[in-house]
Amino acid sequence: MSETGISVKNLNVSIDNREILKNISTEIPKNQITVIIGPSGCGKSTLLRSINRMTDLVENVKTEGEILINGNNVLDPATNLSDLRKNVGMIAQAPNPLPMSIYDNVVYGPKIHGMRDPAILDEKVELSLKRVGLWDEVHDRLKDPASALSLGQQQRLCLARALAVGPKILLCDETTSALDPLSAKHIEDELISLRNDYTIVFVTHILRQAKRLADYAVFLYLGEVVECGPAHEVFTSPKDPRTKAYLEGVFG
Ligand SMILES: Nc1ncnc2c1ncn2[C@@H]1O[C@H](COP(=O)(O)OP(=O)(O)OP(=O)(O)O)[C@@H](O)[C@H]1O
Repeated sequence: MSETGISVKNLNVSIDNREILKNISTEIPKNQITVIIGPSGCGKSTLLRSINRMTDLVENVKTEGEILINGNNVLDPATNLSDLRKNVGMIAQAPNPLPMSIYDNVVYGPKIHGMRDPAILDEKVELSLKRVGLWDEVHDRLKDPASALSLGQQQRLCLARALAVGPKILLCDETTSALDPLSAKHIEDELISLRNDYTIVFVTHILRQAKRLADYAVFLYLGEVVECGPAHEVFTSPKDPRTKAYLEGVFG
């Protein structure tokens, strides 16, 4: 049994008094890729966004339960959100580079966290861009606006921006869905190359993608965890008839 990266215990989330997540409990393994799958509206993004407390931004949201990272409950009101989001990076659905240069996008987070030494910042930029396979493509135009990059490159830049602050966990919310197939594959390959060093949680409704990426799978249906386990077990011999039906495309 692998080490736990994120432990979700009895998580309930409601918005406007409507139950969105119902008593979710699951152990997300450390330094593996966990995919969260399930039909549209089942609560995948809400679960993901609870992990870095982005759900706090939703009006009339009520959250109960625990999400433990390194033994600390991130849902504790005393949690320092800046520290939490330093440790838990997020890559959104569509690339969202900041309106500044490629270089400044990568150093944005480290600067916020007090890093000022130009030599160290230069090193961060090089390492982060190399980590996402973008260095060779952009090293001679780091001062160009990030908006000049292709969408796929912008998304890799966003991944580099997230990595630059040194997170241990990466949350990916349908991170390739706005990209062409080749750029999507690029991001998938980068995530696979990062999986030994980061706990990655990836929301997708594309089953083929889930199968390509997942070490561990969580199937959500109507706000509940119906089944979770090692990906090969969930995908090849699901225990619950609802998982089986979803995998067979009966509903989606
Ligand atoms: N800010 C919000 N205000 C009101 N309802 C919300 C909000 N965010 C999510 N919901 C509701 O919570 C439920 C779960 O939404 P969520 O986005 O988590 O599902 P999902 O499984 O990620 O869906 P999809 O695959 O379509 O992105 C939906 O019924 C949605 O309408």
